[in-house]
Amino acid sequence: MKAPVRVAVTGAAGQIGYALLFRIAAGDMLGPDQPVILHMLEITPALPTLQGVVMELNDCAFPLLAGTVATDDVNVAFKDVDYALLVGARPRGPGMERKDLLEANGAIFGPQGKALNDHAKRDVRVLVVGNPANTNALIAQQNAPDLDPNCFTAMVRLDHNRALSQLAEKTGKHNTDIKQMTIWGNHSSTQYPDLHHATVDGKPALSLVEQSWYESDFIPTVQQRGAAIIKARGASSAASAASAAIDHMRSWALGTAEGDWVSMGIPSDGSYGIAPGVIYGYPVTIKNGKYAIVQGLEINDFSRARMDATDKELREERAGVEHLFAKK
Ligand SMILES: NC(=O)c1ccc[n+]([C@@H]2O[C@H](COP(=O)([O-])OP(=O)(O)OC[C@H]3O[C@@H](n4cnc5c(N)ncnc54)[C@H](O)[C@@H]3O)[C@@H](O)[C@H]2O)c1
Ligand SMILES: O=C(O)C[C@H](O)C(=O)O
Repeated sequence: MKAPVRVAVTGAAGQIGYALLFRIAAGDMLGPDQPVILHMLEITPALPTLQGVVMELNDCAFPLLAGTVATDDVNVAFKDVDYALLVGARPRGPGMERKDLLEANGAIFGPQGKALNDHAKRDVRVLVVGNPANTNALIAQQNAPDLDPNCFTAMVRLDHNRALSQLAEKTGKHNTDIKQMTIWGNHSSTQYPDLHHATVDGKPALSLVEQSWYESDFIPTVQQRGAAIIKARGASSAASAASAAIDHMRSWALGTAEGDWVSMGIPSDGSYGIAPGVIYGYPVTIKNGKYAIVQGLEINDFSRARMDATDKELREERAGVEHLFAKK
């Protein structure tokens, strides 16, 4: 058996937290031979609820759960952590503009970035789930000057999985028959789910579906899926979001399959003409815990316009939060 690793989850008493913690403790994220110590962060009023979650975690008697830490102190929560899943965020309230949401979340992700900087393992892998995820990840990264900027990622894996599911249903195949799906850009309605490189059973996806379905059905359905879930459930996606977070971290820790890739929101290095620095959804392969952008994909005019639109939104979001970055 390996030595335990420390996994922090913020917003641990929330909806996603409840769907996430038990699967991490069961070994779904890091494998059946990797014990974990769960570090759970909540705001003070939610600590009693979090205690209930800890009681349930203990009652599962998970063989891989090697300890728990439940706290409202961010410095305790991130002490020596190997993985951090930043889920807790301020939800958008009535009448709140996107700008207000970014500002409110700056107050959360700035201090959390600093606490990771001061207390986490130097090779900590950070996944931001709380919305607006890409720009929250940027705020955290920009408050952690001593950590490698590439430690900070944002979740577009739920969008990736939604795209797999839509294409599988349309082609009558299973999602495991689909390879090389790509989500470019922001986890928002400007994201670009790209089928130009995807294959189904080894055949080009776009040779199997009508262009009109791709443009007018597939792309908007994937872009708007979060809103559709909120409408149907009266609450935002939780189990599927938790599952995607598990997938993101498992791929990062254990690698991608030969001949396939996954989508991750990562700091742009300027690849594909995207503004350097923004946290942008890219197709990546992962080996030995390091992700690399898939290079050399052909980008036609249709894709270019969509990739640039979501880049523009991310640059605008960045401009709105730059005052929250630590002084260099
Ligand atoms: N990236 C994605 O694909 C994706 C998908 C679904 C949901 N989300 C986002 O994930 C976030 C969480 O969703 P949820 O359904 O679990 O919400 P929720 O409201 O059920 O839970 C959020 C929890 O975070 C806690 N919290 C708030 N501020 C905190 C702080 N500073 N430190 C620690 N904990 C804090 C709250 O007390 C609450 O328990 C939301 O922002 C949601 O929009 C993202
Ligand atoms: O869309 C939302 O606001 C919730 C979440 O980000 C989702 O994609 O389900």
